Amino acid sequence: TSKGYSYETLLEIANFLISRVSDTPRIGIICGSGMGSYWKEGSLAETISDAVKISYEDIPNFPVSTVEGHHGQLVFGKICGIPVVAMQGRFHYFEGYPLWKCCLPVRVMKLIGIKTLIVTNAAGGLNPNYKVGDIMIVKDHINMMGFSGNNPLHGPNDERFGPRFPPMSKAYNFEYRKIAKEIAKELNIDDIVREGVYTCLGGPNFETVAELNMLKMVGVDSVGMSTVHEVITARHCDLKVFALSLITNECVTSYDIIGEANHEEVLDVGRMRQDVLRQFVSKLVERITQLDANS
Ligand SMILES: Nc1nc2ncn(CCNC(CO)CO)c2c(=O)[nH]1
Repeated sequence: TSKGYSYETLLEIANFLISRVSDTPRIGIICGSGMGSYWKEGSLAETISDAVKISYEDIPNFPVSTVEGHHGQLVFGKICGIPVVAMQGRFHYFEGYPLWKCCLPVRVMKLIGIKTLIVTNAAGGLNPNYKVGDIMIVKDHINMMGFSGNNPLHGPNDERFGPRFPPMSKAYNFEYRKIAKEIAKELNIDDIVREGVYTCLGGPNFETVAELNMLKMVGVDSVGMSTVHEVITARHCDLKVFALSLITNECVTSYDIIGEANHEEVLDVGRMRQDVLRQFVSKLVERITQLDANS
């Protein structure tokens, strides 16, 4: 149903998890490709210290990942001594879950006590200046799926999460994006770090040339199949949000390009960039914690 789970059901899930971990995380991380959603070794989630890992199938009422290789587990632990919870493996609309179910973990992490959500994804680079392997800081999104009314907040609103009509004009926290650019300089990777507009299509097919040319015309810089609905859900319940896209392939915007987008290259680029992503996100966790401690 599009009604989604009740506040009480989500609170039960949160309490189930809180009873199994020691520190309350203040930052939640959704790991996309390259961050451990498709494989474990070397990914960010694997570098979380004092890790307590809870498989999605062991969490009552939690959905389970169906994408091959997606390791569905929550990883509680510390990054630079800061308590975090990472979603290793996310839920996508193309798997057959309604959007509210894809976003259920966001509300559960909110009820666990996070204040900030970091969302990572793999995406196709539509901006012609982007190269495979670039990291795009998400400045804003276009909710293509929402244009048809397909929205995680569809149906009755529960004020305990947030307002009926939440604003979306400041979805991607300005201060966090500023910090991210500073980190890019410190890590000497500012030549591969971009900032742009992301859009989410339902998938599972990749886009046609005509669709990509349309998206390019309306100012889209990267295209994926996630993130937007998770961010809408996060902003609805007043979480501060940072999101980044790992550009895993250049979008095919002309009819005479031979190559086609494929899942294998998405995984390969993820593996290639997992170290720098791990450093980037670890520093981000540290600096966001410092920023929020001083504010
Ligand atoms: N052109 C294009 N390139 C992309 N690279 C990664 N993704 C994100 C989708 N990733 C899927 C399939 O790899 C699995 O989550 C996309 C996409 O949606 N479109």
